[in-house]
Amino acid sequence: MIKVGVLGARGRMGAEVCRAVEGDDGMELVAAVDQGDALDALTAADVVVDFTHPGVVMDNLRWCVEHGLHAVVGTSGFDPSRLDAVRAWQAGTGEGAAANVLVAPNFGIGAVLMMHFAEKAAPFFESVEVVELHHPKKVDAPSGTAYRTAELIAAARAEAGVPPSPDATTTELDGARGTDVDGVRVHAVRLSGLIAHQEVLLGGHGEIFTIRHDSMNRESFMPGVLLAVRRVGDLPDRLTVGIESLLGL
Ligand SMILES: NC(=O)C1=CN([C@@H]2O[C@H](COP(=O)(O)OP(=O)(O)OC[C@H]3O[C@@H](n4cnc5c(N)ncnc54)[C@H](OP(=O)(O)O)[C@@H]3O)[C@@H](O)[C@H]2O)C=CC1
Ligand SMILES: O=C(O)C1=N[C@H](C(=O)O)C[C@H](O)C1
Repeated sequence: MIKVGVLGARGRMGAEVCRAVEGDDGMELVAAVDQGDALDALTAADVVVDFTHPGVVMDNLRWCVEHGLHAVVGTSGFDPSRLDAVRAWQAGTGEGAAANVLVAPNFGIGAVLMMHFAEKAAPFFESVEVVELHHPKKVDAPSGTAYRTAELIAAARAEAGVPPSPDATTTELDGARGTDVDGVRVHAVRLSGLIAHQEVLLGGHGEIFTIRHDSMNRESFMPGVLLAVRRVGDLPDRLTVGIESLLGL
């Protein structure tokens, strides 16, 4: 039985994770912690799941690593410097309190495949841009998924020696061309009625290839979250980004 603690337990994702853990025969929910609660209750857990806020997740994660608790993190906001900070904390704890950390920008199986296919397709097209669309209560932009997708696309194009996407814009209103992540344009839409959606647009000569993923509800993230909870303690690396390797990708 894996003992699970949830951080952000009263939030949209955290509440869904609590339900999913309680419904899993191999897991027990031992702590449900939210804003203002003491973290101490989490010491009863084998694995802590964090769906909180980009502004607080680093403090939470550091606490988990220092207490030797494996962590599965869905909260967005992880750039390379944050990942380096996590590695440094892990190195500092030695082997005595070896906590593994899995940070995933997206636990949706289809979203992971969307990122994977975008990475594979990116070197074959002259132009590529990412459009993410989310519910208006989302606090960060662009989404962690879009940021990660752009990183993967940029790395694949650099590796293949593909030049930047052509763009003759010399005059623009601020933000009209979105933001730039490693040379890839990323656009963010916030609209009532949406949950989480993304399109990767790839343009070549006389053809457009569009990869689109839609999360229709938050239950859709749960198979990926539960898989990560089951596997995080046995992963070969102390820090893993994404659930791709758990899916054999
Ligand atoms: N990786 C993935 O597959 C997915 C990732 N996400 C990401 O997960 C994060 C949470 O999203 P969502 O559930 O929609 O957000 P919510 O705002 O609904 O939930 C966040 C919860 O965390 C609480 N919280 C804030 N600070 C702390 C703290 N220091 N300790 C404990 N709890 C705290 C909030 O409390 P309060 O409201 O009082 O501030 C709130 O209850 C976001 O970064 C989002 O991008 C979302 C969906 C899927
Ligand atoms: O805030 C959300 O809702 C989501 N956040 C994650 C992100 O920033 O990529 C994952 C998914 O897009 C839903």
